[in-house]
Amino acid sequence: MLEAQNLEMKYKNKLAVDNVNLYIEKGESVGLLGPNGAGKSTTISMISTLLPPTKGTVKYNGKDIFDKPESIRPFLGVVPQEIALYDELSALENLTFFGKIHGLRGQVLKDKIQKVLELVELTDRKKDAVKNYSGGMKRRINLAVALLHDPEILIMDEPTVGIDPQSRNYILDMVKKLNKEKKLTILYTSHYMEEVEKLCDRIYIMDHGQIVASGTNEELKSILTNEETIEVSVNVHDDHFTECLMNNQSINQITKEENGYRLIVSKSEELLVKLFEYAKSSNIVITGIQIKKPTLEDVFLHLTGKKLRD
Ligand SMILES: Nc1ncnc2c1ncn2[C@@H]1O[C@H](COP(=O)(O)OP(=O)(O)OP(=O)(O)O)[C@@H](O)[C@H]1O
Repeated sequence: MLEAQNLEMKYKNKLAVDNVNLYIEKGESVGLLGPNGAGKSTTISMISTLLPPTKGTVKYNGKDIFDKPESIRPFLGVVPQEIALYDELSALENLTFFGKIHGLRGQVLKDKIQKVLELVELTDRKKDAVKNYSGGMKRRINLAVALLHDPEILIMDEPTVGIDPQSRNYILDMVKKLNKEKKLTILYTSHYMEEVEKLCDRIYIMDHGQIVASGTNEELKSILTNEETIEVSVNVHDDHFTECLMNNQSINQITKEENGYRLIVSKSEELLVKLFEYAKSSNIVITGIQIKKPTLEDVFLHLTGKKLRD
């Protein structure tokens, strides 16, 4: 349905997007995951026809989207990262305004507005000025605007940034429902691992402008099949203990946590014994050890050497 090939965006000397290849099939829910500055928004802007790439192509159903962008836009529903609403106007007035931009008029426009307001469950607040809405409600209207013209694909740029967990779950559930029940194709951008894990059939992991891995949740985790995560709690952080960890060949990643260390290790029978030996020689006490299955966060750490929220 949508395919980006060798996509590149260069701002002066900064390569914000570097040879990105991705595709989205009809009905799929695809996640684009990466830390701040990874190049997600820039990629989304190119895919949404808003920013011509410095290299590469984006095709929608086989057609280059930059040949006639205006003929592609009706199929795309774009939810920008910044809330794009008129604060002084009501939800109804905002939706009427944006509906007209899409060429909707009269009863058709009224029906569509009613439909999207019901979908985001804000019908009873439709006459209130947007400035009186909570952050979560504004995000829901932002989403309603993108759905007004019945797009084939919904492209969302971090739609849950800055809202409370309850509103966040509400939006996630709504997007999941749109995908599963209404078969709407989704491209969802986030730096929250849990969101893409919950929502997406397939995930692209992006860092420094490049796609560093892609696949289903399970496929990505299988990158770490020979590894496991060990969380070691200690009574106190200690330089000698850290040094011992760093010198152990079976330990591939070390992250200092509040109460200890999170280790990604090659599976090894002897390692646990070693950890207690290191603690003894460092005069510290291991207060807890937990061995965990790898998470998507661990995959990211493994691939990029840093935590997703850094
Ligand atoms: N208009 C611009 N001019 C110059 N550099 C830019 C511009 N827009 C983005 N960048 C840079 O390109 C890189 C990628 O930015 P982008 O906004 O696409 O990342 P992102 O993954 O969406 O991050 P965020 O979640 O913070 O928006 C960053 O280093 C950013 O500073």
